[in-house]
Amino acid sequence: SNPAKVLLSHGNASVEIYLFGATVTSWKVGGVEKIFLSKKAHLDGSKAIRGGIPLVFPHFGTIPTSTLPQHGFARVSTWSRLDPPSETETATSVAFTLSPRAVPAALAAKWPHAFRLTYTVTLTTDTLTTTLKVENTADVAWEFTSLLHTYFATRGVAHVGVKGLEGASFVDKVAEGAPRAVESRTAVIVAGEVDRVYEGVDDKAEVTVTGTGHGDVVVHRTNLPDVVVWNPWTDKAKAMADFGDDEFDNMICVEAGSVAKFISLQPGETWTGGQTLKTA
Ligand SMILES: O=P(O)(O)OC[C@H]1O[C@H](O)[C@H](O)[C@@H](O)[C@@H]1O
Repeated sequence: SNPAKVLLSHGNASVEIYLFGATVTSWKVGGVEKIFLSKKAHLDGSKAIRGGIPLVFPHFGTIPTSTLPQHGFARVSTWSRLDPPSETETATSVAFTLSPRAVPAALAAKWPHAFRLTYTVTLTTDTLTTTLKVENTADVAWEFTSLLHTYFATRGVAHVGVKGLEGASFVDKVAEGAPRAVESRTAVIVAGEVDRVYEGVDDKAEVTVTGTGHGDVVVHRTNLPDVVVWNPWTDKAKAMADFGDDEFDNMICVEAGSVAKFISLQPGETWTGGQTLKTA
């Protein structure tokens, strides 16, 4: 067995999680892979894993008040597994933890706050639940944003529709000036570069990824009000060294997060957010 990753299975479902970034890199149900992992992904800890479910913390994208790299350090830190996986009749579960001493020193220095993250991955026969708990272990308040950057596998992204975002307000990061608008379509489709942050989408609204060729997946969110839809399309694909030129056709990112507003945590306080992916 490879100590660098944890494999869980439950019935006919399985999930693979690298300690590097606590990155889920595979979720299979009945032998069907639901998650995209680039053929060019670095799996040796030299770069954030291109694909799977990278964890974004302590901030989404780049922000003026931080010199941390895009999406923060959680996805490029080596996490520790907490206990051995536990299995019940209905689910198999494992948890990982990260605190500042396991963050690369150069990055920890750029965000000098005491914290503890706990990431729990739970597998049932038809669901994958990933939950992040953030604890402020410092004696002063600090703030963060976070997101589960899920890459879904697709066979021809032109067939994909992301449902459940109709009526949601979004920021279009591709359009000049990143204008804000309201989604009018029942399904978001990909026919060019897409990079949109849908903000304040009610937790009760299920987001469904359809037409992937790998079976529909419903995304249930808890405490994650924002949904990012991303496909780099042709030019951005070519510009990414760890992504095949044609792989834009094989993936769509539907990312559940809390990124539109900073979350402030008082000393001793915790915040928990997560998603359940369910085969439809
Ligand atoms: O290349 P990365 O740092 O992994 O970021 C990949 C993408 O993540 C999110 O989806 C952002 O909205 C995109 O703007 C970004 O390009």
